[in-house]
Parts: sequence; C-alpha cells; structure tokens
Amino acid sequence: MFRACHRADTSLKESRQDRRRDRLLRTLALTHAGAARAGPIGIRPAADAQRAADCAERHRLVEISLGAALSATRHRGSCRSCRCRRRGLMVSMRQRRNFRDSVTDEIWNELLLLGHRKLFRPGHILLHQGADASSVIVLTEGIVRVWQSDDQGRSLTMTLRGPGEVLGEYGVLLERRRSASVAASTRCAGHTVSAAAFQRFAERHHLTATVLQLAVERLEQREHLDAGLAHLRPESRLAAVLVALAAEVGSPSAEGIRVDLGMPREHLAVMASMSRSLALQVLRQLQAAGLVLPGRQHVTIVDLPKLTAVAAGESVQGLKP
Ligand SMILES: Nc1ncnc2c1ncn2[C@@H]1O[C@@H]2COP(=O)(O)O[C@H]2[C@H]1O
Repeated sequence: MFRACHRADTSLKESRQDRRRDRLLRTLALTHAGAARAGPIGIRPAADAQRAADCAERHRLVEISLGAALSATRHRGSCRSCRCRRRGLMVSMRQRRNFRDSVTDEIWNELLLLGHRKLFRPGHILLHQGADASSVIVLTEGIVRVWQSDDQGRSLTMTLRGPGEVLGEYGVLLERRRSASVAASTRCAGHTVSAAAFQRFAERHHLTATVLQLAVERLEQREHLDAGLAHLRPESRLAAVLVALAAEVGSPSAEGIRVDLGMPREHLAVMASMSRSLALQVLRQLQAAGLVLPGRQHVTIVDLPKLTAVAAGESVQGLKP
C-alpha cells in the first residue's frame, strides 16, 4: 500500500516535473524565436508562450524607442502593453516637436487636402536657395537634407528634417526668398500647398505663431549646438551632431537608432566643424567603443545614452580621451 502510494506519488512528481520541463522548453523555444535579441524575458507557463513571444517583440521595440535616450531621464519601467512586469532600465527619448505634433488630426488632414501629393526620389531638390517662395511642402514620408551654399559654392548641411514637417514655411510666412535648399535624402512623399492657401490656412487656425515658434526653436537649437561645438573635443562635437540628428529624424531599427543621412558620411564633418579625415577617424573611434555603426549613407546609434554623455563632454569607457 505504502509502496503503491509512494510510486503513485513519485510518478505524479515526475510527471509534474516533466510537464514543467516541457513547458519550460516550449516557452524558451518560442521566446527564443521571438526574442533572440530581446534578452531574457523570464519563464512563463506554456499557455502564455505565444503571448511571451509577442511581448518579446514588443519589448524590443519598447526598449529601442525608450532606449533612445536624449533627455537622459532614466526610470524603471514595465511593459504596459502585455503587463508582464518586465523591469529594466529605460530611458525616454525626446524627439523634436514638429508641426504634425502641434495640430489635431483634423487640421493636419485639412492641410493635406489643400495640396497635391508628390513623390520625390533621393537627390531630388525640393526647394532652391534664393528662389521665390511660392509654396510649402508638407512632408509625409522620408527625410530631407537642408543646406546652404556660400558665395564660393561650398555647401553647408544645416540639418535633416523628417515626416510631419512643413518645408518652405520661412519664405512663405516671412514673404522672403528661400533661405536654403532642401533635397530628398531618402524616398519622400509630400503635399505641395500654394503660398496663398498655406497663409490662409495658418491664419484660419491661428497657426502662424506656432509655425514661426517651431522655426525659432530650431534655429536656437542650432545656435546652441554651434556654440557648444567651439568648446568641445572632436569626438564630443561629432557625437553632439549625431545626437541632434537622431532627435530630428532618428528611427528605431534592430541595432539601435538609425539616422539616414542621404549624404556621404564625410558631410558630417562639415556639420561638426572638422576635417573629413578627422571625422572619419572619430567615427571609427566611436564605432570601436560600441556607440555607433556607420553605414554608407547612414549611421546607426547603438548606444544613445553613452553617445549623449560623450556629446556632453563626459569620458566614456572604451573611448580614448
Ligand atoms: N536651420 C534650418 N533648420 C531647419 N530647416 C531650415 C533651416 N533653414 C532653412 N530651413 C528650411 O529650408 C527652407 C528653405 O526655404 P524657406 O526659407 O522658405 O524655408 C526653409 C525651411 O523650411
């Protein structure tokens, strides 16, 4: 009787252990499939395995978007979408406010309806410096490069701008010629709205001040960056430029925050006020320290919190001072 009970008890225990092991293996296999790069997400019951895999995918995105630290406000967070209570260090990214963020869906859609949609190939020039400002382009997809040419024909890239921006607004609202040229860095789509229609739209919705305020904020940020550049070491200068571009047009990718430059990497040198050879050397140093992954026409920021620290002039492990 005792033996029978003991056997029954043992086989119960074994089958429980087997089931637990099975669950574990299935869960790990599923989560591993879904989260090869997401890191451990804990062991869950088999019934939850699919949800765990979905969650791992979401986590990766959550982590990447939150991991894109610009504001360096670190906090402990958990995944709200699946309530799996996965805790970790998360950092919130403060992306630049643009026109799209400043208006309701209704107003944005009304603006799009005022124009006609156009597609632009990489390299296409949307606005020419010095030309009459007869329209604005409401950018809905892609990234553009803004640059100015000086009297000697040298061009200075000022910034990159992304979807949700109104391009050519300075000339139209201030009734001036184009202050800069704008070209598509990637494939772009936008709605061209005539100057008169945009002015009426901005007045109707009391948006003239908002558009000008966004422009002033942008110019102030550029001035702030330029002022900082003068005092910083080369690696901090380049890091500051990359961090600023990430705030403008960075998008989450599997490796980190991808910044599509739409120009050879050497052009970053001009933005960071240094020679091309020095810029390439610094990029290699940042790459060796695991902070960035340079591509042909893009740079992926692998560790934005550290790059932000470098931009602020702090010393970072792995980067030679
Ligand atoms: N410093 C800048 N930062 C961002 N965008 C700019 C900057 N300078 C010019 N632009 C944009 O480039 C456009 C060129 O034509 P506009 O001057 O009409 O309007 C300008 C802005 O939309």
